[in-house]
Amino acid sequence: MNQWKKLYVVGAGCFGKVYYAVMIDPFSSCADVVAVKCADVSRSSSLQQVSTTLKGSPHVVQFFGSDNNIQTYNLYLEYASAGSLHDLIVHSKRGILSITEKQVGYFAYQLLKGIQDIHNTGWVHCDIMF
Ligand SMILES: Nc1ncnc2c1ncn2[C@@H]1O[C@H](COP(=O)(O)OP(=O)(O)OP(=O)(O)O)[C@@H](O)[C@H]1O
Repeated sequence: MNQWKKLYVVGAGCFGKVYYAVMIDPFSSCADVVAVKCADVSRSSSLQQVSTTLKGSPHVVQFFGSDNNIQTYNLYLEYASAGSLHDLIVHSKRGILSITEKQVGYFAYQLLKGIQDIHNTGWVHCDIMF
């Protein structure tokens, strides 16, 4: 996994920064793209466990693997190029793209299925408050 090159930060969450990264392959004209979620190793145990548990869920971004050095745990994920559902709605309101109410409903349903897949593994998503 160490042939991936982090190019720029796409966001940050409670574990740390998320980078847009490409694999530099001199024998290919295509560039593979991933999101690399980086966490401090000392705070990454839950991230390490949940990422492997969710591998293969069709409703959660795909998990390609991980590596770490002494300080940083790197999680390699499918890059969601269109952003979040919130981004799509904001862009639609500003006329940058067009998204219908039916499409919003479809994406919201997929999100709920993803949360259900997480909960079926025995984990609760930390953004959900009771
Ligand atoms: N797979 C991805 N593809 C594209 N952008 C992503 C991806 N994962 C995260 N991001 C971007 O990085 C930001 C931070 O993501 P991150 O998962 O670290 O935080 P979070 O969603 O608040 O979750 P956490 O609860 O782990 O902090 C997101 O809001 C999004 O903009």
